[in-house]
Amino acid sequence: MPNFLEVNHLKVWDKSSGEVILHDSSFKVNAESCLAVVGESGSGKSVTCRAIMRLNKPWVSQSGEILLHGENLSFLSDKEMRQKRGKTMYLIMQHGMSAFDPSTVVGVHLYETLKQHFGWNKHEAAGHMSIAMKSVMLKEPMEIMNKYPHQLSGGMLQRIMIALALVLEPDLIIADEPTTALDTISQYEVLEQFLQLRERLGCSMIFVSHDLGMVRKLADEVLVMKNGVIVEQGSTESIFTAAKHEYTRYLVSTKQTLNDHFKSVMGGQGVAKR
Ligand SMILES: Nc1ncnc2c1ncn2[C@@H]1O[C@H](COP(=O)(O)OP(=O)(O)OP(=O)(O)O)[C@@H](O)[C@H]1O
Repeated sequence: MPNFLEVNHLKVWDKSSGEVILHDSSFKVNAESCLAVVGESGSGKSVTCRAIMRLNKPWVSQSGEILLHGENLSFLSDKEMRQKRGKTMYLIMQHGMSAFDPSTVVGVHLYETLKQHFGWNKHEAAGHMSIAMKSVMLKEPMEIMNKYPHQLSGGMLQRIMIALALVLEPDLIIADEPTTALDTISQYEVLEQFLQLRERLGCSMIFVSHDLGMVRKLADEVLVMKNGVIVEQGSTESIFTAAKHEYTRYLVSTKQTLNDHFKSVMGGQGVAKR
């Protein structure tokens, strides 16, 4: 399958302190495939996601090539990048709350986004959103769209983001720990929605997660990061069964130990594997 996204020699640094955050990252995401990014806190997973979207803070600089469908995003103006975000590249963050303006009801954000990308009026946007929201098990969509973000749970906000993705049909979805802030039941439900999202849109995906059980279920390939450096990339199967790097083996064995412990506590019921 052709490469859909190609990142070459991505370097990211803090201009004010001179600290290098990502040293020299190169990786690829195939068309219609999901790349999971794993690694300990502070290893640079979020900065990588934001660099692709060009959403890092103004004092953070980046160099290198980011090719999407062969188009080098580094050459695009800020205005052109804004047009790419949402419809072509779609970011789902850890806290659903951060995607929405706290001072308006969530419908306003949804209508504005859909107006920007499709030119739809409020009525058209509400119609499309209602169908998508029902499909991700959000009942009473019109009622939900009239609520402020703080009146909705984290799981509901993430599902609204997934529903919006279903309407926008982006080519690339970047999900940065989309389930970390949720309780266990909601994590499972949102993961199910991600699986369906992939199936329905056939899009490419970058999925950042601490949860290796989820990664194993969702991803085709896994990229392992440590201290701003990619230490290993391979198929999900090879990472879990035949990791080359010591750090990857450490991550996988820690997960196995936790799973075994969980199994004993739950009386034999471990975390489901693919
Ligand atoms: N806006 C910023 N300005 C300067 N440095 C930053 C900025 N954002 C992140 N960093 C630094 O970059 C490094 C990587 O951070 P990043 O948030 O990408 O890690 P992460 O792997 O996503 O961690 P976590 O799993 O905890 O979210 C950290 O040392 C962090 O302090």
